[in-house]
Amino acid sequence: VAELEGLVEACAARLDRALALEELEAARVEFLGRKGQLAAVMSRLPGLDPDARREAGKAANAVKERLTALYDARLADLNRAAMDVALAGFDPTVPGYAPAAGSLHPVTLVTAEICKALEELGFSIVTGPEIETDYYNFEALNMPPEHPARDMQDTLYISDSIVLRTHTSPLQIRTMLARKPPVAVIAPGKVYRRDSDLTHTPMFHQIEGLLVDEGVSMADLRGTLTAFVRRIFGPKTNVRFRPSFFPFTEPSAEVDISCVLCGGKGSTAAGPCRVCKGTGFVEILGCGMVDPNVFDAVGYDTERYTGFAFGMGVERVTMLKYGIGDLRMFFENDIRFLSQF
Ligand SMILES: CNC(=O)COc1cccc(Nc2cc(Cl)ccn2)c1
Repeated sequence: VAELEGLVEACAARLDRALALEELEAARVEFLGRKGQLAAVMSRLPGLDPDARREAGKAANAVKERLTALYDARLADLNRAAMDVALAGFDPTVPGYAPAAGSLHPVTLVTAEICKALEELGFSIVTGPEIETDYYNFEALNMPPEHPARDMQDTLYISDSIVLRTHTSPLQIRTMLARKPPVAVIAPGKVYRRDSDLTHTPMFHQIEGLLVDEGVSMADLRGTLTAFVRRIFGPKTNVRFRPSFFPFTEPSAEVDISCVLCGGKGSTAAGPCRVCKGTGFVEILGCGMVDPNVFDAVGYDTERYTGFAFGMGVERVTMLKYGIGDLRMFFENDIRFLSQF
């Protein structure tokens, strides 16, 4: 029993000298390990007479608890000391690092903004295939087989009768074939042209709108598009309708808005406005009253229903809205460009 008490003294002294976790672990093994000093004393118990063995056993267990308690306390001290060192330079009031947030592509943002504005005007979104038959892409849109708009210079043909859609109008045809009037839909999506230069890319985005009902007039077209353009470019935007032509609408018009850069003056301090080339207006979309031939193609009664339709290029609207000078920036994935939106 005296030997056991001596262990407690020796172990306590050894633990106090242990300044690092490794030293502490060595002390634990030395005293409490399987081959440690306490185990050595306990291994001599069987050689004692029963009374002595019982007393020594009780003392040994008490010493084991004592040594373990001393070890646990020392371990807690060393861990706390380590934590104090770690926290010494830590200031919890310093603001954390904001995780790098991504950003949506400007074309995605403007598509969503245009769709939201038109949904608020009563239109709903339709989607469909990007690879189309020439029937849906041309014929049903009043462009019969020999029509110049079909030729190879502008269209990417997959086969004689399969094309990459050159606009999203085919979606409007498909919708009219699937629904009875009234129809009020918008068709956003990628379109493809066999064209590639500084101001044209083979793939770009368009959004088209279509309204078909009884008694739809050109006044409805003007009112709807004026309201739409002012939601995108601001309430003070001047809107101008100019006569134009599309095979699928009659009459047709193009809509100009007062120039986003010079506000319509046509010039800036630096001279003639480079955006509107001094005209004070920029073209934003094309539109018109749906040609009856198109309604014939989808089986709508042209005596009962009239409608208007419109279409715009999303990259063009985006470049005007954000003052982007080069179409190619949309496709270069330069993070310095993209992270501004
Ligand atoms: C970029 N797009 C433009 O400059 C002009 O787009 C336009 C103009 C006028 C009409 C349409 N779409 C259309 C669709 C059907 Cl189903 C019937 C008649 N028209 C698209």
